Amino acid sequence: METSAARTAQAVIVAIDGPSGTGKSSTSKAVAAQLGLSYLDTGAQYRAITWWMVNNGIDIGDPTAIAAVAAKPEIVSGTDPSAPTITVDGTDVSGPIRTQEVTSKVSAVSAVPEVRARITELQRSVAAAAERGIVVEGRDIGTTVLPDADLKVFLTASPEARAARRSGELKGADLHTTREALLKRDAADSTRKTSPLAKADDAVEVDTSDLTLQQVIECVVTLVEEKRAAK
Ligand SMILES: Nc1ncnc2c1ncn2[C@@H]1O[C@H](COP(=O)(O)OP(=O)(O)OP(=O)(O)O)[C@@H](O)[C@H]1O
Ligand SMILES: Nc1ccn([C@@H]2O[C@H](COP(=O)(O)O)[C@@H](O)[C@H]2O)c(=O)n1
Repeated sequence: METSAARTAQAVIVAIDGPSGTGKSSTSKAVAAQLGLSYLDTGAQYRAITWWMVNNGIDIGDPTAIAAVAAKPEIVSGTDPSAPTITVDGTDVSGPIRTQEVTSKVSAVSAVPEVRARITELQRSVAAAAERGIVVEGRDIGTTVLPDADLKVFLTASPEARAARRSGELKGADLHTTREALLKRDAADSTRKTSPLAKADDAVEVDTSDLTLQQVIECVVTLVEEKRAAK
């Protein structure tokens, strides 16, 4: 795996993993913007391929059917942290990939090994092209996608804190239902055979339950700057 071609001296690869609602996207975008790095939301890529499967009538309960068409959709991610984009076969899917239907089906699609192989390859090629470095967020970035990342961060938060954040985002959705849905997705993502959600042994764990978003951002920026200084 080549991740260092044409890199500037200050370029860093940052992997940010963790369960749903721990603040990966908000933190990663802000850290990348502050430090002039690219940004990749790998969850959006799994959501995009799930959206394509649903749109094309593929049976989400049939891993063989999903595997057979996993190579078909062309997924392109824009990596500007102030305006990240995602398209499937040229169509902007940034809205449709956030529907409840896609959210409830994405864990089944992302568990299929052929889907993971395809998306992992895409993620590595995006990271390799980021000349100034990149913040990549997901579930298996530190363990599988970019095991040689300069910095690995694993964000956590209590289910209660995560549910409160999400239900605020979803305009007051029921807290209990939101909490159960988060935990169900985490359980599926953590127990799949291929590349499950997991903390890398060398990742720095940050519990965000009692931290503001700004405090988490500052913490990760400091960790990146320490890595840069040590390079
Ligand atoms: N430390 C924090 N304190 C309070 N709210 C936060 C904090 N971090 C993130 N949030 C809010 O929580 C919500 C979820 O954050 P975010 O989307 O960044 O999480 P995520 O880990 O990327 O979730 P997912 O994996 O489900 O995409 C957002 O509304 C965000 O503004
Ligand atoms: N590296 C990753 C990233 C995501 N997934 C799967 O995608 C789902 C959606 O992720 P969000 O971050 O947008 O909530 C997630 O629940 C996983 O099923 C993954 O497998 N690996």
